Amino acid sequence: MASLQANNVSKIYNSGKDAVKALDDVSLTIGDQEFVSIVGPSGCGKTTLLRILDGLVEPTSGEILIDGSPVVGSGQDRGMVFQSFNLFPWRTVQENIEFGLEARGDDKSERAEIAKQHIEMVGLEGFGDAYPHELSGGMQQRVGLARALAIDPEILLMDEPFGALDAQTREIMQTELLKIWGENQKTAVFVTHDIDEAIYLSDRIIVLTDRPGQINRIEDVPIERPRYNKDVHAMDAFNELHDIIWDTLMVDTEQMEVTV
Ligand SMILES: Nc1ncnc2c1ncn2[C@@H]1O[C@H](COP(=O)(O)OP(=O)(O)OP(=O)(O)O)[C@@H](O)[C@H]1O
Repeated sequence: MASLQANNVSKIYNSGKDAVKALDDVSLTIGDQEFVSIVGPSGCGKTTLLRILDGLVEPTSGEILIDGSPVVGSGQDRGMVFQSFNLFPWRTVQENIEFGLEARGDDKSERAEIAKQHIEMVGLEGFGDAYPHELSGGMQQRVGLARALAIDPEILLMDEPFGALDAQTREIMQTELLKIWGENQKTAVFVTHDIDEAIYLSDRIIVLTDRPGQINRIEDVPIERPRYNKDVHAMDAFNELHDIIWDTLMVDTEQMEVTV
């Protein structure tokens, strides 16, 4: 079980000359095994929200609950993984994947076995001994995904994991993520700028909007059809969803950086 709840979460950054209000009174619930995407214009606070959910950033006010209990300390202790593609350059693919397993105390043979399975899972057989600089960007992203999944997190948090990929690799990775997800079914929160990607991947989309001086508005858009259905018969439903999300964003934002 792993549900995630944010109650009246606000964040003010005081690091620079001026205080920046990044999040204002955001409340949301993500159910156990739900795959939720968060979309919204640049700067509306998506990354801040994700980092607060993970315990990496302290909210100025409000609270985060996992399965109804307040999060104390880092989310990692609570079965959460924040996916990152920043691989250790001096470690091989296998050693990168083993890193989190080592931290949780798995012995050498367990680590090697789990790493091997996950290298295969993301289609990188034969690359276990390669170093990150020997891999393409897309392959490095696969390693990042394998590293996150190897720990078998209850909740996976992803911040634009496919943002830097070319269209073809992106589509391969989206399909791979859904396949892996179908087999493992854990709770996932996925931040993206890409409405289409959000519709393909998630059970529900949270549209986070932002108007200067006003509170964040949250709009829930459930996806009522099988995920990643590019079938032509689903196109009407797809377009309708796209319009709903687009309209929600348009109402609140004059300038957007949302990829469509
Ligand atoms: N460490 C920080 N110190 C000061 N201000 C910050 C910090 N991190 C984020 N901000 C500000 O908080 C606001 C929200 O930023 P955040 O990165 O959460 O938004 P975002 O929706 O993820 O943006 P993007 O889509 O461009 O990644 C922005 O105005 C940003 O400049």
